[in-house]
Amino acid sequence: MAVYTDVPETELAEFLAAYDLGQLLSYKGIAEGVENSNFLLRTGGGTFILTLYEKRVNRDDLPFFLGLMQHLAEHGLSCPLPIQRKDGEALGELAGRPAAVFTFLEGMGARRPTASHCRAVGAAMARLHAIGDGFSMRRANALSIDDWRPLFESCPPKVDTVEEGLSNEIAGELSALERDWPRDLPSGVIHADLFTDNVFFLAGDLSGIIDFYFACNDLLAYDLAIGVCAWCFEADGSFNITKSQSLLRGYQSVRPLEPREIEAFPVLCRGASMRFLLTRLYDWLTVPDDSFVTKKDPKEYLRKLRFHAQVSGPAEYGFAIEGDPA
Ligand SMILES: Nc1ncnc2c1ncn2[C@@H]1O[C@H](COP(=O)(O)OP(=O)(O)OP(=O)(O)O)[C@@H](O)[C@H]1O
Ligand SMILES: N[C@@H](CCO)C(=O)O
Repeated sequence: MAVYTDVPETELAEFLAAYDLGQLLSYKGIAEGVENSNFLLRTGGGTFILTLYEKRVNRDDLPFFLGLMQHLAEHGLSCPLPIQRKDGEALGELAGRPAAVFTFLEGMGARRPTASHCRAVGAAMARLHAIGDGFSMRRANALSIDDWRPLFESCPPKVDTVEEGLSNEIAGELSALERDWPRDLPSGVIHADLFTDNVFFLAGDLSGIIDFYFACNDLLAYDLAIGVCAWCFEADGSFNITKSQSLLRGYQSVRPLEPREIEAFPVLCRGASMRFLLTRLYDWLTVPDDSFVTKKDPKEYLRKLRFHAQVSGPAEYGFAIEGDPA
């Protein structure tokens, strides 16, 4: 449930007076999401999303996130556009929280992602990377490879309660990643959390991308590795190479990868799995059970990490070999 902050109607009406959105008609909390409080808002001007930023989002990062969504939307990527107030600002304050209003995107997450969804996601990610190239603000990835070991070390000393031997396994994997990480690949603005709940489809077509609150500057192919981890495994934990091939082809139909990015892909996937294993593990061990935050299973990403650690090379992800039609 992601409504952490109660918003009294009178306060909301006052907040909306700074916008050109007409009169408040109705609003209700949205259950999905973890980080922030979201409301579906109806006014005389239409339907919008109201977001109140909770403490897991750093206030100093908000100009980057809002500026990026504005840049991407204005350059043709379907994503929430922050609505400007009459004074030109997009960020306000409501119920003691930073708050913003966004255009509403039609569609919903794919319940059962198919290869065709994956192809569309790959192409949209490459468009995001291409358009992001013209965005002037920068944000370092707060969950980059350099942050994984400190995050691991900040976990309470009960990691092995999740699975025996997990602590040693993670420590060993971190050493391998720190040794092998390709630091000089093409970089730029990445979404960094393009999971199935953050991509909307309408009548089978990709209708929009949401949730830019992990967006940052990092390796472009690392974003693609996150996408493969999120979209190309089945519920039983098996890797679906057809979906992976589709996602990679979709991406490369817009931005062909360099050979060195393809070469590094297995290690990027190991890193992507480690990133989500660690954030989930940290939450698993620290967030109280009665908290509103829905804890996600760290072991799902442990299994993905093990898969990526044993692949023999990029071909196992379905990268086209020469002569293979795309
Ligand atoms: N612009 C939008 N148009 C339509 N629905 C939206 C929009 N923005 C958010 N939503 C709805 O609100 C939900 C939560 O949004 P979002 O994922 O951004 O929240 P969050 O708290 O940052 O979540 P997360 O925990 O995934 O980071 C989405 O699943 C979607 O249902
Ligand atoms: N996508 C993340 C949650 C944060 O958005 C995960 O599945 O662990």
